[in-house]
Amino acid sequence: MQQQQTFDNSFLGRVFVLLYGVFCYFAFLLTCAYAVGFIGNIFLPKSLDSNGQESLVTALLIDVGLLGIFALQHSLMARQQFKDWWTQLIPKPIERSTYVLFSSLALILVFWQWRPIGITIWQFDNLVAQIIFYSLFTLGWIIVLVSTFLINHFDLFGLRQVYLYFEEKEYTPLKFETPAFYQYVRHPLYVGWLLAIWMTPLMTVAHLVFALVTTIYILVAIQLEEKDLVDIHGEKYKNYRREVPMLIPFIGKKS
Ligand SMILES: C[S@@+](CC[C@H](N)C(=O)[O-])C[C@H]1O[C@@H](n2cnc3c(N)ncnc32)[C@H](O)[C@@H]1O
Repeated sequence: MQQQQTFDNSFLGRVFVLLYGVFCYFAFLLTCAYAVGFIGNIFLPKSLDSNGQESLVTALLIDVGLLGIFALQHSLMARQQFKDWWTQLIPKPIERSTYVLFSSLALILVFWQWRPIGITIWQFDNLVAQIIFYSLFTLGWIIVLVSTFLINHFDLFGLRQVYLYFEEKEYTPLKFETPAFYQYVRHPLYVGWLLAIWMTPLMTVAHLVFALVTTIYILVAIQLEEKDLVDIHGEKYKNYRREVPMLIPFIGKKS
């Protein structure tokens, strides 16, 4: 029989849980803000398209390894079997916040240890092209942010879970909903990510590696996520999958 970890549910215990959740949330927000600068080559001394210092092979191995660590952490910790095991060790109300915290740590490791390579694949210096690329890059991040609110921003980042625990209320899982963007594609948040990583006026080898590995990761993550969504929502999700394209509105592949 599974033993779920319970917390000290005194007022102080609940305050601690709430503060932990808020800390994890803000750590993730800061990491995301850094990601915008890192991917878009804005403000930061080292970003995806900086010049390389290392040999090409060493840099490629390190960069792919770092992305592998992130992919492993992000997918493994999201699996139900992992959560069932994990919540025997940590209390359930902080499971999502801890996932968010570990995701931030994995991303920080990527930013910290990333080896830029240089070597330009494409570069657009004229103003119109730059405006187009940066507008699509910005649009991508806006789509990511708005999509989190369309699902439930506070549940996605663990704040709802810790708040309900603080209030001594039972957690209720989110309903399956398809508002706004979700009427046109099943994975708008990932569409936003794809725009943010590919829409760059300067594409170097390291950026290309980042974009390719992330794209492959997103395509694999979609399969895992949809399997879970079918398990949870059954026919409702299967019908949705038949009617709404995965990533490209109107013309994209339905399932
Ligand atoms: C990072 S979000 C990405 C959501 C979606 N794949 C996208 O790209 O917009 C992952 C979480 O969203 C949930 N989710 C995905 N589609 C959903 C929907 N239509 N309604 C409610 N939750 C959804 C999944 O169960 C998962 O916990």
